[in-house]
Amino acid sequence: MNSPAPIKVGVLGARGRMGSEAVRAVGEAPDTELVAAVNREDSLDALVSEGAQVAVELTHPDSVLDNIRFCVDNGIHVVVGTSGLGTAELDQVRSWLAERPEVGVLVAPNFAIGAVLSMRFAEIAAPFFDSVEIVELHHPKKADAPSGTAARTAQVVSQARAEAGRGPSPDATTKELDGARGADVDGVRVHSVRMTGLVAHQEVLFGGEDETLTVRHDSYDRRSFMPGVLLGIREIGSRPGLTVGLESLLGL
Ligand SMILES: NC(=O)C1=CN([C@@H]2O[C@H](COP(=O)(O)OP(=O)(O)OC[C@H]3O[C@@H](n4cnc5c(N)ncnc54)[C@H](OP(=O)(O)O)[C@@H]3O)[C@@H](O)[C@H]2O)C=CC1
Ligand SMILES: O=C(O)C1=N[C@H](C(=O)O)C[C@H](O)C1
Repeated sequence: MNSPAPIKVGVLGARGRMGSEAVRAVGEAPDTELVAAVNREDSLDALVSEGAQVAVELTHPDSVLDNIRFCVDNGIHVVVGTSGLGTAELDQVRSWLAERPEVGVLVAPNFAIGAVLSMRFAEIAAPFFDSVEIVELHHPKKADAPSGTAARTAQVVSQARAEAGRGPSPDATTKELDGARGADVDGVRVHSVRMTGLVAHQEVLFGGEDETLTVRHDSYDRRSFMPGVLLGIREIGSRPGLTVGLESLLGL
């Protein structure tokens, strides 16, 4: 029996840290074929002319929305890794998809399987502890802070606490230097570290009476994101509309 034709994939941000890794992974997988490697100076039209079925978006928070729109308008499914999409931007993507209901867009704050699991573990733990704070640690070339992963983690933790009837984490601070207590994301304090030698790391710290729990994830190399990128490419064609996070693709 013949195996199905490989999925034709275009990578946006192809020479970037993530993009170059995605180009390699797509080229090596037996069921995907790289048909377009798009850089900043290239036209997105290459995606159309080369017949890309799925685009992988790994550029910059400033360009990601325009690129998604181009793909949706041209009937190309999109796997988005670029961070910086908040509620308003996701609503915008939904409105474009309403015009093209056959197209799928996956926005994955983090492609690493361990990171996705760590977010779920944090969500499970959230109702049981008085205090929660997040520390995310990344390489110093990262453009955005806090990370998309930390923002998403804060969101799910905050929602789980609210559903359990938990109020804010206790905090008596009345005098502080700007930034000393981190950013407030949905009521959760998020601290961003940028440091040479790091790739992508996160700790979610929970505190209860006489105990703490730390949920930590480390990506030591961008190869760690590739199984999630390939899973997204394989699945998005059969998931029209907007999907946020890899959780549902992993059966979580
Ligand atoms: N979801 C996940 O698991 C992960 C997400 N990310 C996210 O992916 C994004 C990219 O990260 P990273 O690879 O480290 O960043 P890089 O800066 O290394 O790569 C981004 C690339 O995109 C290019 N670029 C910028 N604007 C455009 C555009 N309009 N069209 C096409 N290409 C463009 C840049 O070009 P030039 O070289 O000319 O500047 C660069 O090559 C970030 O938002 C990051 O947070 C990163 C890791 C994992
Ligand atoms: O820029 C990065 O490197 C990463 N970005 C994503 C984020 O903002 O969460 C995912 C991962 O943390 C690596």
